[in-house]
Amino acid sequence: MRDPRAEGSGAEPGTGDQAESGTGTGTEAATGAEPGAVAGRKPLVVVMGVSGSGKSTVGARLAPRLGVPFADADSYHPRANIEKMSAGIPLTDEDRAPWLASMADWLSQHTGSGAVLVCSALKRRYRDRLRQASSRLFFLHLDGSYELIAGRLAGREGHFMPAGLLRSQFEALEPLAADEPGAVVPIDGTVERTTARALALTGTAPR
Ligand SMILES: Nc1ncnc2c1ncn2[C@@H]1O[C@H](COP(=O)(O)OP(=O)(O)OP(=O)(O)O)[C@@H](O)[C@H]1O
Ligand SMILES: O=C(O)[C@H](O)[C@@H](O)[C@H](O)[C@H](O)CO
Repeated sequence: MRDPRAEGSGAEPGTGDQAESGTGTGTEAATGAEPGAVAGRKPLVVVMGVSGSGKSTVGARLAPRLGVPFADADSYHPRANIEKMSAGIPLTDEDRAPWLASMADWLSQHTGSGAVLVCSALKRRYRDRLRQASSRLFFLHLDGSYELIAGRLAGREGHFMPAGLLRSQFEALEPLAADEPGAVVPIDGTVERTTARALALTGTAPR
């Protein structure tokens, strides 16, 4: 997990996002020129999914390839949230609300530069909250089976999130709906394969 506060973007808050309109591309759908698109602008991406789906691993590789700032929402959780998860207790909507507000703030400060944010964003209403920062937000859902991810978590060390919370993560997960701009990225391959898939799908993101 990297420190998002060290990513060093010089982007100004809220730059150039007011003229944008919704895109509604749906998963796996390619977008052409969007209304309000700005030539040469970089994508504003949220890498979402359950714990252990590879968000931090893939997001940290995707951001430099896109040439945009990177943040990991894990680093923004209030201490109480970290303590709760560490104790094996799933977060509630109330626990996540201030954290999502912080992440929406971070996104709104990076609408000009584009960015990659790693954030579980498990429920539709959480993504709606993040979309308040920018209508051009594009979600990449790292998608894999419970068995695959549980196996990877069993091999992960030094992380506060207990593997025992994985079931609750899947229970909370609401996949992208057809009207949510984004794409589903299968995670059954290597890290490099997943990153390449994510990069290719980002090519369909609104600008
Ligand atoms: N495509 C992949 N192939 C093989 N292993 C992977 C892949 N992606 C991630 N991993 C491994 O799976 C584990 C979980 O990945 P990672 O920590 O990036 O997930 P995460 O979604 O950020 O989890 P959390 O939300 O709990 O922080 C790590 O040990 C990572 O090295
Ligand atoms: O919404 C949530 O329940 C949390 O964001 C979790 O997903 C964790 O932060 C993350 O997965 C831990 O590693």
